[in-house]
Amino acid sequence: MQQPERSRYGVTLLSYEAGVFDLDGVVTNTARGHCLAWQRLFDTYLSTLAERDSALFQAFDPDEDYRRYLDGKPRYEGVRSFLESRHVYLPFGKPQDPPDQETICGLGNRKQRLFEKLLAEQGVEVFASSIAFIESIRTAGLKTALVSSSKNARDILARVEASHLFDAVVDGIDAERLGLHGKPQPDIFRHAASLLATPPDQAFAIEDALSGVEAASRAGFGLVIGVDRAQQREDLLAHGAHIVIDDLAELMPPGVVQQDPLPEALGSFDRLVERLGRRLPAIFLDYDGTLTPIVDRPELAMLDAAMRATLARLAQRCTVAIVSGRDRANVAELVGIDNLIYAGSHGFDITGPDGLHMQHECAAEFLPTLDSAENELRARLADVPGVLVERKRFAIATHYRLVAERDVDRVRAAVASVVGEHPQLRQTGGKKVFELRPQLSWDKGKAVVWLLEALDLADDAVMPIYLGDDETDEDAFVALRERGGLGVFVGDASHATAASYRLDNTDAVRRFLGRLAGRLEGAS
Ligand SMILES: O=P(O)(O)OC[C@H]1O[C@H](O[C@H]2O[C@H](CO)[C@@H](O)[C@H](O)[C@H]2O)[C@H](O)[C@@H](O)[C@@H]1O
Repeated sequence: MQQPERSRYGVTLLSYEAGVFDLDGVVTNTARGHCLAWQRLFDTYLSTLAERDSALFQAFDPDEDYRRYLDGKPRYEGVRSFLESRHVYLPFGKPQDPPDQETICGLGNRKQRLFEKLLAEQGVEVFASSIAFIESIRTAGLKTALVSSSKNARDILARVEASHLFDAVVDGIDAERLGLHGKPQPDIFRHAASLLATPPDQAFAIEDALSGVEAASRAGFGLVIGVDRAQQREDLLAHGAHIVIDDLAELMPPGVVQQDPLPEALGSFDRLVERLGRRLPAIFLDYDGTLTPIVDRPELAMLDAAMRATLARLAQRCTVAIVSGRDRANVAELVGIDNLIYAGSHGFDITGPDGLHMQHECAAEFLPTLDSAENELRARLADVPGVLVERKRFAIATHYRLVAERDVDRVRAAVASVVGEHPQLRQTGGKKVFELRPQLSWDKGKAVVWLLEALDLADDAVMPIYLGDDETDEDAFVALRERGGLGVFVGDASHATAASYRLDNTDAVRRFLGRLAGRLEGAS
């Protein structure tokens, strides 16, 4: 299968197999009508409530309230999430509830009436640039699907005579029938990809809603393009968009598009906290390059006192785990805080408070192979000045940071030859390092997911956040993205990454963790 070509800064659209499009706000300008209908509904309802309870009336905000609580979400879910933001809790009721019933469904049905009235009065406007773009990628041979939380989607497509532009449609009616969760859950995007017989990572998605880019990102789409119709560029990026455009005309003719820089996590701290909401964070931290600057030799990477104090402070309020490529005992000693979780050898070896202990069930079988590979490497590299062979329990790092440029190929060749002779091992990369690890489907991402489940943190009350700087941390970013967690890349993120935010360096990491600790202290 052809892999979408991702150059360092650009992505070639036509190398994807398919494009999946949201309707309201992407293909048609109906988001405005939805917003107006919600505004009419809630202003009337909230003023009735204010009168009834002799409370202050606070009008519906068509910008903030719409984009945060309603845009892209299924009808009843939107009612629930907006009312909850105003501390109004209504019974769900039944979808058949009449529009004057004071239930979630009743209010949702009232909004539908208002929306239909607006459609009848104002008609539906299409974005001509979107239609032109969809036509052009279909001509180029890509498959297309439409996804929408709206139960009006098929009707609207028919009204604007655009049904023929899509090989598949998944709308709010399908979602209800098939029991698919609404955005920001990934279900309807995954279903659309399966109807197109295309793996999500071979497709791009185009969405204008925060819940929508998050859903596409969690579904694992190869490229998520946010359309900024509401001045929310940073928010779209933070919710999982790789690229943000103002209009699909910018994609014409379909070719290479530039990736946006990730939002900086300290600068976007308030937004990030808003996304956290009432959830408790669970913090996962890589060591080298994240908690300590990269230095010439592994043994010189010492944690400074300020970072140690920040970690200890944070660990008083939430789960903190160090997930490192280093040997577990070594990284635990370097960090030196008792009540943390330590995952070493890229997650093969884990310990933590209250007797938490896990060694990958098959890892021990690889010890003789690792011993033999280590001996081989040491023998072959004995005469290469500057090379360092670092043995961890379940991995071997061959460092070439101090090796002269002219000798690096010798190191590369020696590692390649040793891994060739030990097919039970696989080679991974990193910062000036070649690593050999057991040939098992296990990595930092799987270790983090294992930890979330083992610690009973795999639920909606917890938001996992992973900070890392290197190739092996991408596995964790991907795993968390699929679970609605957050990845924060440390360093210069000018390459494709599954993280949603970035921090410049370890100093910024310390300040970020400190602010998080401060917020949790304030919340208690
Ligand atoms: O997952 P991590 O905690 O980031 O560990 C990844 C590797 O980090 C170490 O090597 C890196 O940091 C060294 C010290 O700054 C640097 O000299 C080296 O070039 C980097 O690759 C560690 O020594 C390895 O075992 C880890 O796998």
